Amino acid sequence: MKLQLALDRLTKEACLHVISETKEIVDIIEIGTGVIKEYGMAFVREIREKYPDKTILADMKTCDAGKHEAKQAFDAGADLTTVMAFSSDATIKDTLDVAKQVEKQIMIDLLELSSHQRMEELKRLGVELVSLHVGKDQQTKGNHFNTELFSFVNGYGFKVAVAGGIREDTLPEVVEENPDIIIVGSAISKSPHPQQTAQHMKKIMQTRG
Ligand SMILES: O=C([C@H](O)CO)[C@H](O)[C@H](O)COP(=O)(O)O
Repeated sequence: MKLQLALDRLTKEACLHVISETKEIVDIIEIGTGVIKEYGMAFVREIREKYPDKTILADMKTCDAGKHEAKQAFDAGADLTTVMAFSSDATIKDTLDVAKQVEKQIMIDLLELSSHQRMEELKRLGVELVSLHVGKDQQTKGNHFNTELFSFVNGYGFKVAVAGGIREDTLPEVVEENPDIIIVGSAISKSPHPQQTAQHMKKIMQTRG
């Protein structure tokens, strides 16, 4: 089980600070969508240069022009990039093809998806990794990631990442379900002590192995 640190709605300086505090603890550094929109692919390149050995995810949230955007992310040094599940089959397929060529990975973001038919299509298209994700705007309505959501992905054989306002107090029940990746943003990046928070969360995750 891996811990992915999501860097969202932060300045470049704040991102660099949180990374320097948590780099030994987190398994994957996610450059968030808003951060990429603010600073561009140059920032993904900068993080790759500063941390050559870390796994980096560019949260591109691609929904069209898949080939181009996947290349952009991988050329900048990302190991993984995200693509929205509702995108056309052509977009999903193109991004999977690009990833295969360069031996990198696509994470399909299931944000707002409720169709099992689409899940079956994603499987047929060759998707391997999905993220069960409750978005920021849903979170403001009181909806956070909860373990009932796992039933949506059960039975397809996908690797599963989970995201959406996961905190230290809600982490233990998420860990019980043994997802492949737990994505944590604000709970670490907005913590007064990001290192201690990340350390505590990692320790909870290690109870499951
Ligand atoms: O992907 C995310 C969101 O859509 C904003 O771009 C976040 O990275 C993800 O939700 C994790 O962050 P938290 O919800 O703050 O834990």
